[in-house]
Amino acid sequence: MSSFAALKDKRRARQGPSFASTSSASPAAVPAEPVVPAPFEPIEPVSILGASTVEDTKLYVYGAGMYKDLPEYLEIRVSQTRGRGIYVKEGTSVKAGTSLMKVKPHAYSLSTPNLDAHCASCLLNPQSSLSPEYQVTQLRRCTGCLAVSYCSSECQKYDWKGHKEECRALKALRSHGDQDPGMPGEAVRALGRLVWTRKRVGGDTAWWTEVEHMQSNITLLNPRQHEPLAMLGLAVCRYLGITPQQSSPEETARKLDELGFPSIRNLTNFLSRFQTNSFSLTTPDLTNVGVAVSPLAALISHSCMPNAAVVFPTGLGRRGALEVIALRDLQSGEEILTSYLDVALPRAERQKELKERYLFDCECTLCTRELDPDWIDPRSAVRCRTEGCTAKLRMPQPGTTHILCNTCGTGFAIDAVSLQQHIQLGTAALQKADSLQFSDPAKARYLLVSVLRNLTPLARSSYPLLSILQLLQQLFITAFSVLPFEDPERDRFLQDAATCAALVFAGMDDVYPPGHPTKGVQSVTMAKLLMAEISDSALAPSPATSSLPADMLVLLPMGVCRLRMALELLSKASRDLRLGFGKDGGLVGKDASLLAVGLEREISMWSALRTNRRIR
Ligand SMILES: C[S@@+](CC[C@H](N)C(=O)[O-])C[C@H]1O[C@@H](n2cnc3c(N)ncnc32)[C@H](O)[C@@H]1O
Repeated sequence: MSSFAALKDKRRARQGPSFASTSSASPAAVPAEPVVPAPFEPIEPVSILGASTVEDTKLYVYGAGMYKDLPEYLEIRVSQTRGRGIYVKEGTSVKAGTSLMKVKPHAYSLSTPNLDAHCASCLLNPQSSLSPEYQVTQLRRCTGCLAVSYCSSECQKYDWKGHKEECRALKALRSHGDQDPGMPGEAVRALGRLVWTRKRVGGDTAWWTEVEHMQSNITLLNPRQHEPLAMLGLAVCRYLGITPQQSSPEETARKLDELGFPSIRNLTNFLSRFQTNSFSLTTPDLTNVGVAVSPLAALISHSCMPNAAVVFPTGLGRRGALEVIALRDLQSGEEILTSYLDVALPRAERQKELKERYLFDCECTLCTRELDPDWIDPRSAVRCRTEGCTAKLRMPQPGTTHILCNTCGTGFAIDAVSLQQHIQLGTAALQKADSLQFSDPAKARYLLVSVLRNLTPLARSSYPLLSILQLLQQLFITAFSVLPFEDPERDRFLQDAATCAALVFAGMDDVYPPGHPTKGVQSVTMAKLLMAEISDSALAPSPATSSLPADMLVLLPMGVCRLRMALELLSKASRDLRLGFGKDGGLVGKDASLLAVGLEREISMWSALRTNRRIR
């Protein structure tokens, strides 16, 4: 049986870095050959105010050599409301699961806690949830900077051009001794890579022009938002070896100019472009590990009901690329839309995040629909308490004491005021547990379990319940994975992890669009939990054996029925992942197919054994 051990340290990989050298890797020494893209024509300015109605768009004209990864069936158009976006050309259509573009990001960086857990080039990590076939076995730290790690000399060589200057800068920071300012954050390191690559390839290349043409929202920032940008600017300058405090203004200006920034305003615009256009960097199993920049993929507009997703199905570097996958069939002339945030968040949270970071008010179909008084948003709903009734009911307004289920006709008492208070407490506990999950997972678990009891009236898809269950699932996985098989606590944590997985699985269906890769990954996680070895004497979850509230307990089958359920989930996941990650479903999809083959064999063996026993 495939063990679940592979999943156990998925989160540990995000713990704080240790700078003790674990590496015996020899420093890569591949000289950097500048890559100069083909020359391009000057960009024709496009007036986006020219469009007469919201839906009107006009073709965006850009220089030769730019956006060379844009397939010929897509085009860049400009709309009055959203600026540039990517559209399916008139007369063409696209099938669900198509990889709409495959791009090598201009730059990407692992977040600091991930630096010694993931390969800085391909992103894979030895403790991922993937089967050994799709895993790397070890990481070795770069002996130059002692900061980034690689899974192989191939990955180290592949990354050398991008890492060379970074290696020097990180080494220089370490040599500050007591004055060591600490590891710069992922944004600073990614910005550093962009600046050094510009220096190498030249500022008059299509590569850099694409960066310069990313949208800057600087003029829309309020004074409060300028401060973090200034702090980021200072951190970037220090990282690039520019110390305005210790140099004359002329010296600082000269150094900035050498790096391609003729003025401070020019540098600030560059930082604002980065903030508006950077992506979350995720592993093939969707763990968030850092930040990436791709000016082409960044042209895609946002929708909370996306028709496409940005993923890294097989990792990066020599192993893969950033891909944009069509989640459903796309019609001729349709705009490609990805989501800039987690669509499981309720409208108010999404609107707030989009306004703060991207400075626009979202008017997508979901945001508009949620204003319809007749529509019940599964992200903010309570559930009918009648057994067997799966109806979701509108979140009661303050003052409500009684609600009626329109589906089964049952009415029940509810205290709307205290429910709202518990939602607030739950949200606060979620934030706290999120920050504690690596340093004190037991406390994080305790915090979440203690708020869960008061959130049972909520629908499983509701915020913050779904997010709490997702985090708890991970915390239970970590808890059971480190315990020996004989430890009775292990079964308890495993059962609780499987219960959370089942609840998350059900809740996700209502909030993520069909084909969304998150759902496929959750199916595989749940299947792996069902496949994890559990002792014959394991007790079914009950209030006495589980830390979850009684009415959240799910009776999952044991023995061969449990394996059959896992097989069903894997088959479903394989189909879903081919949509969400394209082609063969990325590494998680391949893993699911591989696990399904092994499991089928195991189930046949079980069945054969039982038949034999009956014959005798
Ligand atoms: C990553 S950029 C997308 C590309 C951008 N439209 C351009 O022309 O470069 C994000 C910016 O695009 C605009 N945008 C994206 N999606 C939008 C939407 N659904 N509604 C309004 N503006 C949107 C906002 O100005 C946002 O700050």
